[in-house]
Amino acid sequence: MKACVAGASGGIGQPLSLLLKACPLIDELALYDVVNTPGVAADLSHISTPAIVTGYLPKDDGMKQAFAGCDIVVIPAGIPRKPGMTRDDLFKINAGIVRDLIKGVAESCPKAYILIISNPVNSTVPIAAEVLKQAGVFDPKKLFGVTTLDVVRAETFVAGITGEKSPSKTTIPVIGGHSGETIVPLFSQAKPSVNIPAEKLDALVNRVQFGGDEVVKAKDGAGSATLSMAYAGFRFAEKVIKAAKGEKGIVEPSYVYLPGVSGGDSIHKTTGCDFFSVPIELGPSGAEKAIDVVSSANEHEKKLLEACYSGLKGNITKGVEFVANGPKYVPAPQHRL
Ligand SMILES: NC(=O)C1=CN([C@@H]2O[C@H](COP(=O)(O)OP(=O)(O)OC[C@H]3O[C@@H](n4cnc5c(N)ncnc54)[C@H](O)[C@@H]3O)[C@@H](O)[C@H]2O)C=CC1
Ligand SMILES: O=C([O-])CC(=O)C(=O)O
Repeated sequence: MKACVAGASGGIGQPLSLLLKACPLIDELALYDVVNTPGVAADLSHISTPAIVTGYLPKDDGMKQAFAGCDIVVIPAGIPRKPGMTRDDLFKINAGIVRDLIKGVAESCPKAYILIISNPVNSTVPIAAEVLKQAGVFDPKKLFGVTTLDVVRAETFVAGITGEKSPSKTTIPVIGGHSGETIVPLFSQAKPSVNIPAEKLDALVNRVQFGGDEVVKAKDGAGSATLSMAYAGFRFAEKVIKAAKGEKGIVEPSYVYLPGVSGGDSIHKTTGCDFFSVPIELGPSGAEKAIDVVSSANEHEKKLLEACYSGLKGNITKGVEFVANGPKYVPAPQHRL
């Protein structure tokens, strides 16, 4: 199992790479970034776990070498928010970064599971899908927008109300997209069920939807969530890897291309959104089944979902148009599959 982190020298990239290095399921860990990867790789390589760590920079075809033969690529490359910015404000810079990294994936490891962390996730995942389509290698079951931090926050904030001592033991579907009102936690479908006093529900939903802003504000210009994101990114990557190795019954929400995943069509019909985060059953082929938790949402959650759909559709269209209006990507002959 070869994993690559693209954006490995950053605030998320470094702790995420540490967690991947500590994971015994990984044999090779390639670190790619435009700066500092030789140092980060040298540092991690002294840890006495099986994974062989290598670091690459853009020079000497570094991206190609980092991605070659990868089974899983995790992408936290790009700029983070500062106070006063929305995730969509990051589009201008991060859209091009993700597009170019995905071109590299299409050429060097088109069969890899691709996990996108770079914001705005609502748009960067559609960008990735369009680039992969142009290259003729799009497998919707293997492209994931990482929304696990929203799930992790929901688990944590609910435990703050219920007093649950092991927050991650409660499964809470958080669906939709990954920004503000497009994030919709479905507390009515928590397992085991949770009792949230009515007067606390709105504040709880709002805290999950705007948890990212809480961190951006507290960091006061020094970036956004990095450590909790590394934890969440690793949690999702580890589940994808375990499912790839044949473990059954693994389910975690992720932002996927609904029409391309089994069970996604009916959710697509209800939501009208091509990309949407729902609980996904993972398996060796990737996203094996999208689980419909939308139609069983309660009335309060349905109102939240209405607000989610319109914002999310705009974000998706923006990503798709970015690739459609950009230079058409023609893969080199040797990479046409
Ligand atoms: N999906 C989610 O839940 C979350 C997403 N994020 C997003 O993750 C991204 C990264 O955040 P941080 O790690 O805090 O930022 P950072 O600025 O600390 O790190 C980003 C890294 O990307 C690298 N980079 C820039 N262009 C690159 C390229 N073309 N190829 C390879 N690497 C490149 C930079 O050199 C830097 O090391 C941001 O867009 C942020 O908004 C952050 C938290 C949660
Ligand atoms: O808020 C941000 O910009 C980073 C992020 O996506 C999160 O923490 O959920």
